[in-house]
Amino acid sequence: MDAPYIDIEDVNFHYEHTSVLRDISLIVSKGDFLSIIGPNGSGKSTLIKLMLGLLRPTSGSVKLFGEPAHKFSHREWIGYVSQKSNAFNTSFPATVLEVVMSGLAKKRGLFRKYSAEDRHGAMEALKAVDMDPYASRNIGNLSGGQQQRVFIARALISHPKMLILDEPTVGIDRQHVQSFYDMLAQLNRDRQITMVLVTHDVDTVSDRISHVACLNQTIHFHGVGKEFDRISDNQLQSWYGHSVRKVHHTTEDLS
Ligand SMILES: Nc1ncnc2c1ncn2[C@@H]1O[C@H](COP(=O)(O)OP(=O)(O)OP(=O)(O)O)[C@@H](O)[C@H]1O
Repeated sequence: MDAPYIDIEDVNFHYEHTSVLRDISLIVSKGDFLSIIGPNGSGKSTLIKLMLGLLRPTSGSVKLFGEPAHKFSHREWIGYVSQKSNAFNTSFPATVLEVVMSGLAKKRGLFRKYSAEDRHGAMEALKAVDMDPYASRNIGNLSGGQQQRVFIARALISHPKMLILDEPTVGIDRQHVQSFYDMLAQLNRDRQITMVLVTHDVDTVSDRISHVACLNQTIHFHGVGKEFDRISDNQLQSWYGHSVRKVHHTTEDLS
């Protein structure tokens, strides 16, 4: 049997003397589509850094595909799309296709010329996120949501097994959030890409995800989407310390 893609066991994490995460245990298995939701300052970015092996836990263990995360040797298996990816202004001098091909730089070196095969791979990745008609456009002229799709294509070009997305719906209009989730669900289903996304916005949780984890220093809830639906707004409020209201985005929203 495959090792879990992410296996976090009894993790505690402190910055200096400040405890940020406590008693975290979380498993992400092949094929999951997990959304980790938590308010600002709840430890989401810290948890992502632990998952990527960029930070080491104060206690407990973090494994990626069965290997200790900080020693993990198959970086290309994981595509990471950071929160600040979609922040290009209109004067940034790169086309969408160039941005996607830059995802190969890690593997091939920054100054190598791109081949016809690289261009083909980039077009395929753009097709997967429905952005191929924009290939020759300047990245800075796209909307936040379109830029976010391009950055997902940039991660897809190296054929990852798992995508980790930090606040992917920031900068996307509310009415486009569901089609964005549909696109992620399609990658999850058709390309078998395991998805982990982190968001502060309970409103953007979609019926497309398979699992939800509620984080605020510790994990208050981890379960399948249907169980999350049954959690009351009052319960969420007690975990997050402020008013929370779940708004569900379903495919019916589009009709
Ligand atoms: N390098 C650091 N040194 C000390 N404290 C830090 C450091 N990075 C983050 N923190 C603190 O750790 C806590 C969790 O921060 P983190 O960035 O992980 O939360 P977050 O949920 O991602 O927040 P946001 O949604 O605002 O980005 C915060 O109180 C933050 O101030």
